[in-house]
Amino acid sequence: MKDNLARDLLEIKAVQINKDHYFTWTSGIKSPIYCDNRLTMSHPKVRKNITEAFVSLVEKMEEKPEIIAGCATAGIPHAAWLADRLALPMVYVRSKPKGHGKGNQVEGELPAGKRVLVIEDLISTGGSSLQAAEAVRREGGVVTGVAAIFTYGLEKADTVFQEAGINFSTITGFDQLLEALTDDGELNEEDKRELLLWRDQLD
Ligand SMILES: O=P(O)(O)OC[C@H]1O[C@H](OP(=O)(O)OP(=O)(O)O)[C@H](O)[C@@H]1O
Ligand SMILES: O=C(O)c1cc(=O)[nH]c(=O)[nH]1
Repeated sequence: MKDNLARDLLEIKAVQINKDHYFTWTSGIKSPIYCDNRLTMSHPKVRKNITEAFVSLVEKMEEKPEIIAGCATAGIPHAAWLADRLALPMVYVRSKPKGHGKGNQVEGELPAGKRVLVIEDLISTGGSSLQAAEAVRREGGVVTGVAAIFTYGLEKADTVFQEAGINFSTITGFDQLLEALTDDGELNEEDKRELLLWRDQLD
């Protein structure tokens, strides 16, 4: 499943590598790689594979969610498809409280004490999904976990979730992507080693 999804991301050209012009991530990290999971919205078969992979993750979870929460913005559509597939209620979580109207950070109904699974598209440092999980907790929700399509596998992310007492699970990630690219001859062993070293020095 992990390898298949990495291949799906490559097929829809969600992944760009540019060693000459680095991308800036939301955390400020400069990166030679960018994975645009937003493109999955435009590919019904791929987004269905993602929904089914999330369903498999949920099936393995001891604590079953009662509400699915999408992280704004890229997590929202996947949360909606998963909530629909599981016939569960859904909310979404803004990156910060709305500056007008009701001033909500969490939109939708979130009764206190309900078990909530937070859905994110991608985890780099884990900062965005942790913020969303904390907002859910402030509203009285019980966060049963964070699940994402893709992780860069940074130790930093493991640490922040561990410290917050949150389980996180992912469908695919950087290692699977590099394997697929090497198998396809798009990267040679030296490029792969360089990218792994680059990732590892981020921690
Ligand atoms: O683990 P982190 O270091 O927080 O990085 C991952 C976050 O960055 C991206 O969002 P972005 O801020 O680009 O916003 P978007 O979802 O609205 O596109 C991505 O969709 C995650 O939410
Ligand atoms: O960390 C990020 O901001 C980030 C990295 C990435 O590869 N893709 C993305 O959408 N965001």
